[in-house]
Amino acid sequence: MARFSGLDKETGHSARGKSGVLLVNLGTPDEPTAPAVRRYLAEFLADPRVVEIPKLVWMIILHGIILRVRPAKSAALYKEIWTDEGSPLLAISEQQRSKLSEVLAESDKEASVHLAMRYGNPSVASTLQAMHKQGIDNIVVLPLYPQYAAPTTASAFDSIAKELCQWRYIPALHFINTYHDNPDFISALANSIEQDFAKNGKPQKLVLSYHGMPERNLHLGDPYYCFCMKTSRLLVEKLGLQEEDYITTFQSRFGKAKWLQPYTDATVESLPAQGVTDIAVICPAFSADCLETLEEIQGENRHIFEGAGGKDFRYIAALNDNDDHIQMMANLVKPYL
Ligand SMILES: C=CC1=C(C)c2cc3[nH]c(cc4nc(cc5[nH]c(cc1n2)c(C)c5CCC(=O)O)C(CCC(=O)O)=C4C)c(C)c3C=C
Ligand SMILES: [Fe+2]
Ligand SMILES: [Fe+2]
Repeated sequence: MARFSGLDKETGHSARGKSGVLLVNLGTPDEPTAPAVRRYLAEFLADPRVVEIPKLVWMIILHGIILRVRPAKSAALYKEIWTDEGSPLLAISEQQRSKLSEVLAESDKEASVHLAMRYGNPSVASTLQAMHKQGIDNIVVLPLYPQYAAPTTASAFDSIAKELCQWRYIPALHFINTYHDNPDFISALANSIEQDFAKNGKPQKLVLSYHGMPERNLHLGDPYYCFCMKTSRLLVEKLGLQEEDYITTFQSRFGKAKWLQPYTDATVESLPAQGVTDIAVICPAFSADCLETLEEIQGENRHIFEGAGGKDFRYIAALNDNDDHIQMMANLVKPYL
């Protein structure tokens, strides 16, 4: 087998010199069906950045148990959130791509904007190849994970490196690894929360729910937990909230190991007994609404809270294609274009 792909032969030496932005998000199944979810989870959960246990043991558990049981259950949940445009995560990511393209076109920077998903479609490899064919040799990668984490951000990097290591001509590459404390990001979150408070009143407690990860990863050196705590601190400072007005929690636990705590579901369940019956929940680790926000928070956790005696549960949407979110993306990438 040839050491390099034939891609470089297809592009003339002079047809380069363009800049492009590559937005990367996690990915989602192609359809809300068990076979499509199985394909997606097989790729996602086989990634050693996501599940860090010895490969042979994990492959036996993954293929012997998880991929037999979980796809049907997850497909049923995906069906609940599926829209005419498909999976919310992909549809919203495409809106973000298109709006960022417009914002950059109106600025003094010329760059096309491309979207890739780490797992599933559109794949990182096919998107990078399309960019290459368009003569782009300066790429700014913006993984849409505000807080760096190895299972997400580093995995996006791995997939880019895996493709580029087959190329002769490596483009200039700028990788934005985190923006958890970026002032534009904090302002966009604060604006969205203030708008909710202005419309619906200030809740008794604001729950800042982040995607979880095994606690072991924190002890092994993953900065994700600390970055989440910093996002929370900067955000509540900006909002002028007091200690008792908010809580940071971690959701989406997978498997039996201890994950980052406190858990979102146990927290919302415990609040009514403490006299807290009116809460708003926001998920600052998600740049786009997806299964984990729309089904797990807006659906499942609302149910848990109400079942425990809670009265008013509001989910504050992800930043999605909000103007200030897209402007934040433009400000992050512009210095490299
Ligand atoms: C198995 C371990 C997992 C780790 C570690 C993990 C980290 C992590 N994930 C996100 C963002 C998203 N995760 C999403 C779904 C999802 N996540 C896991 C597992 C881990 N995530 C699973 C098994 C699933 C699939 C859904 C299911 O079957 O329950 C999504 C949503 C995808 C969608 O299609 O809508 C996002 C986004 C972050 C930020 C993160 C960081 C620590
Ligand atoms: Fe996840
Ligand atoms: Fe979940």
